[in-house]
Amino acid sequence: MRSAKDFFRPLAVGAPTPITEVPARPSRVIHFFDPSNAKMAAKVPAMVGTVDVLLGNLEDAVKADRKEAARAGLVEIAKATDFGEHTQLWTRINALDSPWALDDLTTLVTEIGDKLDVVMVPKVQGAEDIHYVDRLLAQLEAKAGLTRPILVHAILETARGMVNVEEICGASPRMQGLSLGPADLAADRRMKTTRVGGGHPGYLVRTDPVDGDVTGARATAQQDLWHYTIARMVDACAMHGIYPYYGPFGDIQDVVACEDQFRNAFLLGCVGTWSLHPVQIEIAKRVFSPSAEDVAHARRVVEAMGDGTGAVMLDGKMEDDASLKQCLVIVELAERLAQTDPVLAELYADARESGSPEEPAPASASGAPGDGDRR
Ligand SMILES: CC(C)(COP(=O)(O)OP(=O)(O)OC[C@H]1O[C@@H](n2cnc3c(N)ncnc32)[C@H](O)[C@@H]1OP(=O)(O)O)[C@@H](O)C(=O)NCCC(=O)NCCSC(=O)C[C@H](O)C(=O)O
Ligand SMILES: [Mg+2]
Repeated sequence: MRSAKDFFRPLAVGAPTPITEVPARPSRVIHFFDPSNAKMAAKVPAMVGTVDVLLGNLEDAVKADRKEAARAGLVEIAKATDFGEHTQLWTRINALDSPWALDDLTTLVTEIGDKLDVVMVPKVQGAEDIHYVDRLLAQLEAKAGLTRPILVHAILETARGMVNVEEICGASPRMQGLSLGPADLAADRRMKTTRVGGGHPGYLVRTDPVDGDVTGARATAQQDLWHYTIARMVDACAMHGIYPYYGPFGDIQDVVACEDQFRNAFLLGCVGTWSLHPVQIEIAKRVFSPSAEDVAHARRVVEAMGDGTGAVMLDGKMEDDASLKQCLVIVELAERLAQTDPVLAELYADARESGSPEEPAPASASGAPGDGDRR
């Protein structure tokens, strides 16, 4: 067992000191590209600044006989590209039990470790996988003379990984976040789907029969197959101070359902998602940035709540300490995004709520807005 103090000591002599807080950098869209695909690779430099994260994918979707080419391609792209201040470079390495993972980590950290922000590890089963990557990264960082630690992102795509989700999140100070891997997870769970993420028309609830007529027309509503998984992931991440992400939506043409799936994840607490094709980039950015109207409303609540205690009435609704905290999540996210995205900065600066806002009125004696510190 490691002591709490050991947790923040480097795992190799000469490795950078582990971080205590995961940097809150915008990561609404993690854009996947195959570095061995010349057409895709050629588009990467022009995508800098248009996505929060560019991810060189080495795992699934890269053919087995292109693995070395993909690794070499990523090294070449990273060396040749200036990613600027606002676009991070991530990679998804091959699975730890594959013939490529060791060379992926060794090559990438020693060759381009100074440019690499996060390593995404697929098919993570438990804390032991993170401990292995943690130590190896420390050794390689020391060898490469890196001064900042590379962070680790785990993909949840096995039932065992799901069961161990809390220990995975807390396995290392390098843990940056989690993504859902719906296709692999569905297969591992023996779910009866054949899609990469998204819903299924057969997964539904139906209204009760009228007058016992079970054959009569009854409304149905499709349910979200991923609700439990995402909610569980969000809780585990929140508990450990790291970030949850949706993952892939494989029906590239169905931009409407893609947006719905992304929005469900956003509303449940995820901070971003993957884009597999350029058409998904704008969807992800739009969904994972709060709307101007929500920002305007959140600001009104913050303003109305004064010192942050008590209760007030605003537009016929009760606002109190707890609704204030929700509004602060929105306001703080908007402020963070505005720092890196000039379009959002302008949008949020001019943000107004639709309708005619009323003046807040105290709902109780203790709820009068005051001038004290906001909680
Ligand atoms: C899905 C694709 C195979 C589609 O590719 P393509 O048929 O070439 O699409 P288009 O003709 O519409 O492409 C138009 C142009 O855009 C370029 N393009 C396409 N995708 C990308 C991209 N991701 N980044 C940059 N540029 C891209 C094409 O080259 C075309 O260019 P041009 O001809 O010059 O106009 C393809 O999009 C793709 O392979 N995407 C990535 C797929 C991927 O990464 N999959 C792995 C992640 S999902 C997963 O692993 C499952 C998960 O782990 C789980 O378990 O759930
Ligand atoms: Mg997968």
